[in-house]
Order: sequence, then structure tokens, then C-alpha cells
Amino acid sequence: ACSRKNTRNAALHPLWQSPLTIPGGTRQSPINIQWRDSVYDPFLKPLKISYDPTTCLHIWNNGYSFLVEFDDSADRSIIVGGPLENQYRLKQFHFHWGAINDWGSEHTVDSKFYPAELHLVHWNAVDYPSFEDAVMEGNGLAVIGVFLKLGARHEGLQTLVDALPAVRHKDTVIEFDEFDPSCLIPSCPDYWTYAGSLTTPPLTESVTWIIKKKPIEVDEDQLEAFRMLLFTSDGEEERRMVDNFRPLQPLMNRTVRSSFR
Ligand SMILES: Cc1ccnc(S(N)(=O)=O)n1
Ligand SMILES: [Zn+2]
Repeated sequence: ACSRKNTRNAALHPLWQSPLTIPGGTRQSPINIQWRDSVYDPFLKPLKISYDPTTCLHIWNNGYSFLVEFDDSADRSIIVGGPLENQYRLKQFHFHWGAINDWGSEHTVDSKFYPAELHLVHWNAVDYPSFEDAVMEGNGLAVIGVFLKLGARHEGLQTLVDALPAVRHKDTVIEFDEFDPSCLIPSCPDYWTYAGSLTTPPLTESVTWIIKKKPIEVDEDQLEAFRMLLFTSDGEEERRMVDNFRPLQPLMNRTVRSSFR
């Protein structure tokens, strides 16, 4: 008998006991980015990233991923330009990854999965009074997606990896300061952008996605450090935090634009 290709079994994943699809959803994420179908838009500006490392607060295992959260009470860590009408404030960043290196990213490029994907979540504090309000608005959020590929050790990521054992269990938190997440973003300016949604509940259609074309390199030990985290709280039967990605969603009536030819 032929061996069944190792397929991702996201449907049974604890993360997705909630509806896999949103009734009436027309701009859900993640999606496959078909490079040849993306449309170069010469009017797209370069994305300008200005993060203040002292706004970094803590790392928190929320039972889905681990989040690095920032003080977003003022415009101290912001992005502007790119496809965005105004500036957006950094709220948190987190990752999605697989049990093995064959998959783990949420978006794919020409149907290729990366072993992990970084999301830097920003909100539109110009138009909305809080993150919670912005989450409900079509132009409320901007998320930068960065693919992680297996390669050289990433020194900037290592400071984060060294802290992970302290947040192994769900609902644990550790103070984390003086971290500049721009060290996790490739210097190559090229990106794709499209109108989408959050990929974990509440799955609201409020995200302008900015997906960097170039991945960053991380090594096997660093990916393994993600995989030793737990979905479960201390005292519960341990379930390793892996495969915390949402299945691909239909493109429907959307065009993915590229900032590069
Ligand atoms: C803040 C937040 C909530 C839910 N989902 C996401 S994500 N994975 O779309 O970036 N971010
Ligand atoms: Zn995410």
C-alpha cells in the first residue's frame, strides 16, 4: 500500500473546535499567495517601521501561542506607509508553527509551507480609541507576516527562545524588556499585501496583511524550543503546543498586490 503522505490534521486540532469557516466570510485568512497571480502596484510605498524597544512588556503563553506584548498607550512603536492610510501601533507579536519542519506557517507561497510564521499585530489608533474597537473595523488592524525557514541560528530570536522555558504552561507570563522586534524582519523591502482577517478567534475581517517576501532563517534548536511549549496549564495532562495554524481559506474576490516587480 502506498504510504499516506504526512498530512496536517488541523481539522481535529483543539485550536479549531470553533467554526473552521465564518458564515458569510468574504475576506478570511490565511491564504495561498500564488506569486504569478499577484499584481505589482507601483503606488505601494515602502513600509516604515519604527519600534521603541523600551515598549516591550512581557511574554505570555495564552494557550494558543506565545505573545510578546508591548505598551501601546502612545505612538512609540509604529508602522506607517506600505499599503496603509495612516500609522498603526504595535500591540504584540506571536508565531505559528508545526510539529515538524514540513509545515507550520499559516500563509503559503505557491502552495509551499514554511516551518513557522511570525505575526506582528498593529492597530489603527488614529481612527479608533482601543485595540478592541479596531479589531471590529475593516481598516482596524495591520499584521506583518514573516516566514521562518530552517537555516542559520537567529541571534535576535535567541534572546526570546531563552525565555520560553519560563512560559511553558498556558497562562504563564514572564517580564521581557528591551527587545526590538525589527531584528526579526528581513531587510529586503519586498512584500505582498491583501485584505484579510484574524486567523484565530474572533476571526474578524479587520486585517490589512503585509507578508514579507523574504523569510528569516532560524535553526532546528530554535524551532524545537517553540515545540516544547504546552497548550495545557500546569497540572493538566501535557499537550505540546504544535500545529497552531489555521487551514488555508478561499481567496474569493480578492487580489494580492506586490510591492515589487
Ligand atoms: C491579535 C490577534 C488575535 C487573533 N489572531 C491574530 S493573527 N494570528 O491573525 O495575527 N492576532
Ligand atoms: Zn497569528
